[in-house]
Amino acid sequence: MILFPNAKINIGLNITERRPDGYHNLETIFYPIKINDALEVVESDELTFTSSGLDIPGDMEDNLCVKGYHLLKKDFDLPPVAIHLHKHIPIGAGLGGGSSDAAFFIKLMNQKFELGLSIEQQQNYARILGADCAFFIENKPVFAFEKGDEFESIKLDLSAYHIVLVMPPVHVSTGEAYRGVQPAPVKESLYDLITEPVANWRKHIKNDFEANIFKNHVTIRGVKAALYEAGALYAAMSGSGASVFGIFEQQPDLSHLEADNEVFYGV
Ligand SMILES: C[C@](O)(CO)[C@H](O)COP(=O)(O)OP(=O)(O)OC[C@H]1O[C@@H](n2ccc(N)nc2=O)[C@H](O)[C@@H]1O
Ligand SMILES: Nc1ncnc2c1ncn2[C@@H]1O[C@H](COP(=O)(O)OP(=O)(O)OP(=O)(O)O)[C@@H](O)[C@H]1O
Repeated sequence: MILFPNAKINIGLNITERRPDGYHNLETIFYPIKINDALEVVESDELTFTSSGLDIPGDMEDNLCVKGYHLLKKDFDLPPVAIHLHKHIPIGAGLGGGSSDAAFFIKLMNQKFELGLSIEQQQNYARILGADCAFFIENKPVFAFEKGDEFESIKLDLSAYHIVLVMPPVHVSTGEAYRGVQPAPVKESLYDLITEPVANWRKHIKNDFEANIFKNHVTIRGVKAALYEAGALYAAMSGSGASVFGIFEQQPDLSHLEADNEVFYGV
């Protein structure tokens, strides 16, 4: 069986509070985008993990799909499987690629071995693997809160726009990004702000990681500025970076960015 885990972008990200467990409470909008990995699972004599495409840091046991297998194996009598992941979603990009692979692995195993897990049960397994993972179980635009793993569904359809994703040659660690932010309560919730027209978002919707990350990585700030210069209605870093997305009315000409960055049009 093969599934195609997709990436997400964060439209706005407010870090509101440091939690006693070391994590942070936040609010964000998760929006699925069309950049995909390919995840294949077949029955096998032993548990194996292979990958192609982009190099994934760490060894087999570090991979979130393998962690997902061990997690499910605790509760279900699963046979060994061979997992193959073709990696296309940029890594360390704030696109949730690893989290998506983990969530799609749970969905795939649930279907393939008829585990009978409800959406909520799958989300509970996903939450154990990472804060971003649970979103990818339903994979629909949501307002997310707490650690980013509790959701309120929203109506948000950007299909009439042209979304471009730019990946600069910079890696940002999620832990580093969180350490650079001073949490603060929000004045106006993203849940309300997101209902405004896209052209108004620039005035009100921000990503709290940007200030500190832009200080340390001017390249990322430059990409955001370039997207606005090219006519973006809204542009922002996704999650903890380093990728930056722009929402345009029409496909822009970003050929001047293509030499130094990877540019994905129409995601
Ligand atoms: C930046 C975001 O992508 C926004 O969607 C997520 O908050 C990150 O989610 P993720 O990569 O799935 O995060 P995890 O793998 O669970 O955590 C990585 C590290 O990020 C920090 N972390 C993550 C989520 C959160 N709500 N508060 C945190 O402080 C913690 O230091 C944690 O050790
Ligand atoms: N299937 C996977 N694909 C990519 N990275 C993985 C995977 N499994 C585990 N990892 C580990 O997770 C780290 C970050 O992965 P990921 O691509 O999800 O980061 P990200 O884009 O910054 O995501 P997020 O938005 O969740 O912060 C990698 O450095 C890698 O060691």
